Amino acid sequence: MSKSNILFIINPISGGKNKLKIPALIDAHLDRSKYNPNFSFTEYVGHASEIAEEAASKNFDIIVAVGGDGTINEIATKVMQQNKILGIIPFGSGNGLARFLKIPMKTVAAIKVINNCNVEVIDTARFNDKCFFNMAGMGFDAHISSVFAGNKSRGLTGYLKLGLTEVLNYKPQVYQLSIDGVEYERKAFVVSIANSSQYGNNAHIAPQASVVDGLLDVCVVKEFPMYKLPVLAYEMLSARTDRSKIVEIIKGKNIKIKRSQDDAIHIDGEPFFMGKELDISIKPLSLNIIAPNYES
Ligand SMILES: Nc1ncnc2c1ncn2[C@@H]1O[C@H](COP(=O)(O)OP(=O)(O)OP(=O)(O)O)[C@@H](O)[C@H]1O
Repeated sequence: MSKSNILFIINPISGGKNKLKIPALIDAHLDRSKYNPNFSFTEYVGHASEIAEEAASKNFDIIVAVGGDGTINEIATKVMQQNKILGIIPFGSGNGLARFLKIPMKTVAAIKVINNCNVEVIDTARFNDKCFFNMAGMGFDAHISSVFAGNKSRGLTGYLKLGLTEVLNYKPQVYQLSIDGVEYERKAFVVSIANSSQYGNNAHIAPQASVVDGLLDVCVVKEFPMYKLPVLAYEMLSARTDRSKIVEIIKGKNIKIKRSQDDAIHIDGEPFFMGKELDISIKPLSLNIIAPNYES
């Protein structure tokens, strides 16, 4: 059997962890009878996308994102366009998609998953002109990811500190939602569009979401008094928001959202600024990805 050319694209800043020793660790544990490995470190925002585009259009069969959901987003967009295969070694702050797919958080165990090379095909989604793979949205979570992007301290603690400071000042917005042609008006603290069930760190906003069902879960976090924040946190961490009084979840394929002003959105946790009208849709079974056989 011929060996596959595999490229590991390493984001040196994701998750706030040093990754200088990662190529040596991968070298030590990767199955050399299956793979010819190469390594690249990203140097700026958007660099992973450039490296992945070049590699996917050439002779690389598998491109592995060594980072979090933002790094995965840049790489998976190009992997999908060229119908290649994505791998993940989780090294983010939240690792939402990796956790959902049951890819181990420990690096050596994640390399073993790559050695097993079980390829699943999963849904992806479009958000106006961008792709997303795990979660996108607007409201407080988009606001927080735009503030977090300008913040030097990454990792979970940095996220929590910022969240607590910002949450007290954030005002809910009114959204007009059209989900597969049915209209809703909702005043919401957050509107999240979920492909997988979680933001990361096992915070499940859409416990019933699946990446193979051809559907997105629109999660509306309604206005709630701040003393109920621990209730919402408990519901997310115990994957019970589908029974919550604070969260409403509506499944659909084609989602149009209107809001009163141009504002922040986030795509897989990375902040962008978009207009009042947002158009989101599912692309069923469109990305090849190495993952444990998580259904069994
Ligand atoms: N060398 C670099 N310097 C600065 N930013 C970079 C560099 N390489 C990549 N980036 C950017 O880092 C951002 C964060 O990456 P990523 O989302 O993978 O990590 P994270 O936010 O810590 O994890 P998660 O999304 O799982 O919470 C991405 O927007 C990516 O474009």
